[in-house]
Amino acid sequence: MQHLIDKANTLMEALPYIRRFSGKTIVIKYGGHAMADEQLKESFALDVILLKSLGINTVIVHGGGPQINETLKRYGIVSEFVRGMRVTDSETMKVVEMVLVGQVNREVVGYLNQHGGRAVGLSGKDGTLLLCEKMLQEIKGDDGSVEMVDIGYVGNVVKVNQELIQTLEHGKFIPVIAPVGVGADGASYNINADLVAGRIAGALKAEKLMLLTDVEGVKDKGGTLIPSIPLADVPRLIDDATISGGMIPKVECCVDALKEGARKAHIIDGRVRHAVLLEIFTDVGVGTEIA
Ligand SMILES: Nc1ncnc2c1ncn2[C@@H]1O[C@H](COP(=O)(O)OP(=O)(O)O)[C@@H](O)[C@H]1O
Ligand SMILES: CC(=O)N[C@@H](CCC(=O)OP(=O)(O)O)C(=O)O
Repeated sequence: MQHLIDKANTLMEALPYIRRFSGKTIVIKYGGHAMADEQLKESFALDVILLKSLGINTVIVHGGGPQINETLKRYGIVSEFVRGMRVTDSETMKVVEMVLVGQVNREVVGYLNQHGGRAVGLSGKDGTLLLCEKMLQEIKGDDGSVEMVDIGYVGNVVKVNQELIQTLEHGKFIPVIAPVGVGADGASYNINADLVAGRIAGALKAEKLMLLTDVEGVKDKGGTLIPSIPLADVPRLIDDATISGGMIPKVECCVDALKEGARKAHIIDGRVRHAVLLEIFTDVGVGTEIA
C-alpha cells in the first residue's frame, strides 16, 4: 500500500506546478546529444505530450550538431567551430540544411506524432519564422585586442514571427523548429539552436526556457555542478574560461531570453530520462538555473 501512497504523493507534488504552468509557454531546446538513444527519444516525446495534455504550450527547437558532423564526415568536409559556432561555407550550409530540416526535424516530428502528439515541423524559413542577418564572431586576443571574424553563413536572429508559433499553439499543435533561418536576401543561414531557443523564448515571453544538453548543467572549474548562476556573473565565468565551447552560446542565450522577458532559464541534462518532467514538476529541480 505504501508504494501506492508514495505514487499519489509524487502526483500531488506536481499540482502547484501544473497550476502555475497551465496556459503558459515553455520553450525546450532539444540538443543533438540528448537524442542519444531510442529510450531517451521516447521519454522526451512522452514528456512533451504530457505537458501539452496539461495545457502547457510547448515549443521545441532541436539541434543536430553530432548528426551534421557525421554527414559532413561522410562527404569528406572538414568543419571547425569558433566560440561554439560552426564555420559554415556554402557547401557546409547545404549539408546543414539537409540534415537539420530533412532529417532531424522529420525524426523529432515523427517520434512525437507516433506517441500521440500533434507536432508540426518548421524551419526558420517557413513563414519567415526566423529572419536572420550574418553573424560575425568576436575573438579576443591575449593582449586584450578584439577581432571580428567572418564565419560564413551563420545567422543571428533579428526577428521571430511569433504569430506563426502562436497560431499553431492555439490549434493545439506542437511546433518543432529546425535552427535554419533566412536572410533578407533569401539566403539560408545556420543558426546555433540554443540561440534560436533563446530568441523564441524571449519573443514569446516564455514562462521557462529549458536547454537539454549532454552534461548535468554548468560546472565550475573543479567539475562541480553550479545549481544557480546570477545573470551578472556570466561574463566573468566566460572570461575566466570556466564556461567554454558549446556552453558559451547556451548561457548567453539564457541571459538574452531573460532580458527579453522570459521568466526562467535552465540548462539541464538531456541524458537523464524524463529530465523535462523532473525539472518542471518536482521540488528539487535539476541542472543549472540562470537567474
Ligand atoms: N562550465 C561548463 N560546464 C559544463 N559543460 C561545459 C562547460 N564549459 C564547456 N562545456 C562543454 O559544453 C558542452 C555542451 O555544449 P554542446 O556540446 O554544444 O552541447 P549540445 O550539443 O547539447 O548543444 C559540454 O559537453 C562541455 O564539454
Ligand atoms: C552555427 C551553428 O553552430 N549551428 C549548429 C546548428 C545545430 C545545433 O546547434 O545543434 P546542437 O544543439 O545539437 O549542438 C551546427 O551547425 O552544429
